[in-house]
Amino acid sequence: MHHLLRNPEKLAKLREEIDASFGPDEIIASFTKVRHLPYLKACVDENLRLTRSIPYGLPRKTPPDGTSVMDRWVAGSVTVSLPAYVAHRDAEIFPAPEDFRPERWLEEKAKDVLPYYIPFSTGSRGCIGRNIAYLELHVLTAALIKRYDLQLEDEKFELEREDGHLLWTGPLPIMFQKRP
Ligand code: HEM
Repeated sequence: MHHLLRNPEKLAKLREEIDASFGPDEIIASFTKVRHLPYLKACVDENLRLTRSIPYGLPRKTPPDGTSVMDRWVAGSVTVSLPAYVAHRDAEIFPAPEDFRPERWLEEKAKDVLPYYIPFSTGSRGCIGRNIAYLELHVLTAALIKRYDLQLEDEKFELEREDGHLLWTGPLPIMFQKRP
C-alpha cells in the first residue's frame, strides 16, 4: 500500500481495473474474480520484489561432495545463501530496480525473470503458504481500493523498517475516506 500511495498514477490505474471488475453491490470480490486482474497481480508482485519479508539470505548447505553455484565450485557442507534483496535489485534482471514499476511484470520478458524472483524462496523448503498469501493480498488490496480513497498524511512519508528474523515495518499513517 505504501508503494501505491507514493505512486498515485499507479494507484489510479489499479483502481480503474478494480472498479471495472466489481459489481455495483460488491464490497469484497471473490478471489476467483480478482486473481486474474493483471495489473493487481503486477502490483502485488512488484511489492513483493521491493519489500522482502525476510531481510537476510536463507542459509542452505552444499551437498557433502560439493557443488557448482553460479559457475563456481563450492566445497561440500558449506553454508551458502542468496538474499532476496540482492536478487531483486540486480539491475541487469530488473532495470531501475528501486522504482516501483508494476508494468515490468506485464512485459513479454516477464517470464524470463521468474528464476530470479524469490520472495517465497524456492525448492523443497520454499513457502507452502504462498497461495494463501496471494489470495489475501489480492482480496484485501482490491477491497480497500474499491471501498476507500486512501492518502498518506504526509506524501513524503518514509516507512521505517527493522530487520529481525522477519522484516518489521513501522506505523503507516493513512487517511481513509469512504468512496461514494
Ligand atoms: C507475503 C507473505 C509470505 C511470504 C513473503 C513468505 C515467505 C516465506 C519464505 C521466504 C519461506 C522460506 C523459508 C526457508 O526457505 O527457509 C517461507 C516458508 C514457509 N512459509 Fe511463508 N511466506 C508468506 C506467507 C505465508 C503464509 C500465509 C503461510 C501459511 C498460511 C506461510 C507458511 C510457511 C511455512 C509453513 C513455511 C516453511 C516451509 C518449510 O520449511 O517446508 N507463509 N515463507
